[in-house]
Amino acid sequence: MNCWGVIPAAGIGSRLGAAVPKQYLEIAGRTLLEHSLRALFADARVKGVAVALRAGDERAAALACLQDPRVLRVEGGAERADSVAAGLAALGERAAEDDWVLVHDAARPCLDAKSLGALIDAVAAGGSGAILAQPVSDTVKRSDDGNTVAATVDRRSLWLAQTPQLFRLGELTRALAGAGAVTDEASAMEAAGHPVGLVPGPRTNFKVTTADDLLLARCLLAAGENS
Ligand SMILES: Nc1ccn([C@@H]2O[C@H](COP(=O)(O)OP(=O)(O)OP(=O)(O)O)[C@@H](O)[C@H]2O)c(=O)n1
Ligand SMILES: C[C@](O)(CO)[C@H](O)COP(=O)(O)O
Repeated sequence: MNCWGVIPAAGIGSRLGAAVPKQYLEIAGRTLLEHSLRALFADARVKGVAVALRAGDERAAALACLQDPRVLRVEGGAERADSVAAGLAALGERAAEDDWVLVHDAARPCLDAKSLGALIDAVAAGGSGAILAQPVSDTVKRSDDGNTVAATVDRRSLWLAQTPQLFRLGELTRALAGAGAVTDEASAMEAAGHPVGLVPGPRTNFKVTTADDLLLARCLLAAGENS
């Protein structure tokens, strides 16, 4: 099963607050963006990746990894979903409507080949789209005021969505077009009535959102633990 990829990399990393957008922060000699791109290409079934970048982003021009002929650079949008939609549109020039597309955050640099392979294998076997997700293992509390516990939530049915999220190009394009504001591709596919499979992803496939996450990513990537 051949796959394509879309990497939304047009954010500004405001919650991390670094001097540059977080996808350009370097760990072990590579940017987070390059780590995420290499993670997708680690599976030979990934034939090409569209990377959505901020308009006028001059940092990207300096990245050798984006010169790879398998990489398409496209202008991202105001929201993550807009950037994903732009990446899907760019892939339309190379990919067929029924081809499979992995959408993977540039901010998830620790994706390991085993987890990516498990996701692709599961979709190849099952025929419907799926996402990597982490089953919740901590006790979950709900708070209505941000200071006190309002309730304890039954965690047995809760999963933390990760990326990659793997869906057919045409179906995902149409689902996103009709979805409004969504924070992940699966939400759009669910709203469009498509089944979304869950493939367990490791805690190490976390998103680098805050400074704490960056510290953890440095520990993992510097130690070469994400292969
Ligand atoms: N308009 C946007 C916003 C986000 N992203 C990308 O979507 C991924 C996940 O989003 P997030 O972690 O929220 O990144 P930022 O939006 O950069 O972070 P923040 O919300 O803290 O500003 C990141 O790789 C980010 O670059 C994007 O391509 N286009
Ligand atoms: C797509 C995602 O990484 C799945 O958990 C998450 O929804 C991205 O959220 P963000 O606020 O755009 O980082």
